[in-house]
Amino acid sequence: MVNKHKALWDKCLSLIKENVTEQQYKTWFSPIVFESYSEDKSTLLVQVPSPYVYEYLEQYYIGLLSKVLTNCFGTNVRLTYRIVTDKTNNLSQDIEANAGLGQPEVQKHAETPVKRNGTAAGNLNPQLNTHTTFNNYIEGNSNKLPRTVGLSIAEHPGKSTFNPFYIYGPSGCGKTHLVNAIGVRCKELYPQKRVLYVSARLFQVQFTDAVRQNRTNDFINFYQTIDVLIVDDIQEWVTATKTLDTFFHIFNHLFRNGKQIILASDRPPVELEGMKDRLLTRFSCGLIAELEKPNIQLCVDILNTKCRRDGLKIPADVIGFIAQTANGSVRDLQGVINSLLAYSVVYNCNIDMRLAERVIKRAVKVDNHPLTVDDILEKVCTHYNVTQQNVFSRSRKRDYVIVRQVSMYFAQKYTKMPASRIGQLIGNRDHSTVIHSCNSVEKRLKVDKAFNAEITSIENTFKLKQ
Ligand SMILES: Nc1ncnc2c1ncn2[C@@H]1O[C@H](COP(=O)(O)OP(=O)(O)OP(=O)(O)O)[C@@H](O)[C@H]1O
Repeated sequence: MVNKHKALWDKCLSLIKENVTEQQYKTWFSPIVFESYSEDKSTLLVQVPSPYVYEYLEQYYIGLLSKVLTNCFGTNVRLTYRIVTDKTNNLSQDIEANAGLGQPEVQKHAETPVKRNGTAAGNLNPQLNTHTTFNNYIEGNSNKLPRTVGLSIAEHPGKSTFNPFYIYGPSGCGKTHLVNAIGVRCKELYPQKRVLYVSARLFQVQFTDAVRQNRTNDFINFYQTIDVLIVDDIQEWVTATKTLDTFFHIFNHLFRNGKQIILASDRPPVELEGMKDRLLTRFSCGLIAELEKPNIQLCVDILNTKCRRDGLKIPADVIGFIAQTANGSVRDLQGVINSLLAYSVVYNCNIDMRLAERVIKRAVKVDNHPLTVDDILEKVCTHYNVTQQNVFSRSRKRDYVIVRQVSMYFAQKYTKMPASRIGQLIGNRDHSTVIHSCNSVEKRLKVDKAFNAEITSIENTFKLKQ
């Protein structure tokens, strides 16, 4: 049966091919993937690779699609797009096509923004990825606070002072995973709650669409029925004034009614240039938490977990090397592991340091800028788990002294700055302190094996910067 429907879809494609240019076909129709056809509902489900493709098809090709689908599947055919909203996490959203496909009334965005029957949770697909949960969200120093807060929100949505919960951090550090995990846990604990994850981009597409169809009120009403609203990547709205104004109304309504709002962004609210103050102050009235780049230990833990889960055997030194060089992006870490696997299978070789070095150069963005004292301080502090304030302080605590000395040693080795300048940048010390520090480190390197290994391991983190 699947084959029969797939053949009908292929026929649609060949009809479309005859009606558009080769380039148009390649861009807009080749990426569409046939998913299924339901005889009961006369509904064809196709996957499109992004909200943008969906929007474009709807805007420019709905007439053509309508004609060829009717021709091949019959007059009652309905079309639903499965829109991939997040490739990494395998997230998608099903949206019914616009008018012209035989249905008596336009019923677009069936799952989200417009007409709905009642507000029971059962009617709503939360658009959550059930694979990214708290269980596989590894905890480390860099995410301890957001993770703990996230758990508490999931247990008491809308009830805590963490409303809204605004989480920000660099790309690939786990924001989407965390906000999704909150939604999943919340749904497990409170199945009756209407939880919804939506990317800012999709929200905007839906809104634009609703405006075009004179359905803005439906759109707002729909979002005002949500109990836990999770919006990802809200930095995408900085120039979308109308979307922001609408979100402002939705936000106020939800907030006033004790509903939970969770927002994720790549920057803190103050850096959302172009957003009006009235929104920024609202974003800031709950909890703003930074998700920092994972430190090396967390990267090692994530890699080990991935290896255990996927049954991979990767030597500890290779894991350590990947963790140190992947620039703190978990996505990069996973990419390196996948590339390593592919290489080892294709070339039938073991995964070792040589292979890791080769793969990493291709997989991770190589930074060709020369090392700065700031870079060095950051790496050394991360390695020893102390803050830069500790290093700059006057404290003679042994742990801080070591970090200061090692930083000065590296600064002299890699930056070619005069000792006086290095001293200035590392806690305002004079040049004799720098010279003394470098001598102490060099002396110790000659006699202390463990210290030697430590220095090499920190140097590995600079490798890609040379
Ligand atoms: N602490 C963690 N434990 C396990 N996996 C993690 C952790 N942090 C991130 N990941 C994984 O890393 C990948 C990237 O994470 P995610 O997509 O959540 O990042 P992001 O911060 O939302 O990135 P972007 O801003 O680019 O969208 C995902 O596969 C996620 O599951």
